[in-house]
Amino acid sequence: GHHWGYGKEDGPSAWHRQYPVAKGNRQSPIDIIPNEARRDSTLGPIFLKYDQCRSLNIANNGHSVVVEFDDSDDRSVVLGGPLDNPYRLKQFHFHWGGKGCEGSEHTVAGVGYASELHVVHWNAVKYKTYNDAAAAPDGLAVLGIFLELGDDHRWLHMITDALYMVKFKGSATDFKGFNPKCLLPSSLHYWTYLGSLTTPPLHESVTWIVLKEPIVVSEKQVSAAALNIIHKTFPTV
Ligand SMILES: NS(=O)(=O)c1ccc(C(=O)NCc2cccc(F)c2F)cc1
Ligand SMILES: [Zn+2]
Repeated sequence: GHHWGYGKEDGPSAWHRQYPVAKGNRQSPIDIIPNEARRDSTLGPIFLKYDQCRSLNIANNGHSVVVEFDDSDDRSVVLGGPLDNPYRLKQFHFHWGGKGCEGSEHTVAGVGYASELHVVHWNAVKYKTYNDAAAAPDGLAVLGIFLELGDDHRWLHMITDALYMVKFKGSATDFKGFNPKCLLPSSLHYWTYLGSLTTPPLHESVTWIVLKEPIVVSEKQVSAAALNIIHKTFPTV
């Protein structure tokens, strides 16, 4: 149909037809090559102020599972690093692979990960609404966290257990009291670059902050999630 997806006809290689910015000069994701990354001594550490965060719901938008937050004030923000001011926490979501295939969007020296978590924040200092910020060059800051396979992640089950409640595209359910701090690795060392949304409308509005240290999740946790999402919302590819 006219909507975008990940199939042969409506997937990333076709997005440029409806979203010409796909051929822009700051499109994400990219392959991060650590040996070519420049150390910028003017960049300090990032700070994540999530203690007062208020998660609202978990939803299946047909492309991913999203956990949304109350962003009506500056209760939860990311600041520091490359950012000139605090960016307000809006939502987080995952990019799962299909059965057994790597789902991460960014790669590191050509190597993909099982999945990738994106924590999305917007510049409420400069822009009145998320919509405005999402279309502005300094509007969004997205924290990218790689998921690699190993032991069970002790908190990810809270997400994967809720997936059966949002099996179908367009479904949502209450999801209160979840703090994304529990999904962070021990180190906040990062790569950063100016890029874009990785899905349509592909706006070139994202300051990417990709953490170097992945979190560890089990095959069971990823495959349950991926299977659920792929099986229930994507047309058979
Ligand atoms: N994968 S990612 O982290 O790069 C990413 C983050 C957010 C969005 C998003 O908000 N889309 C819907 C949306 C809603 C309002 C205004 C928008 F421009 C818009 F894209 C898309 C991709
Ligand atoms: Zn994403």
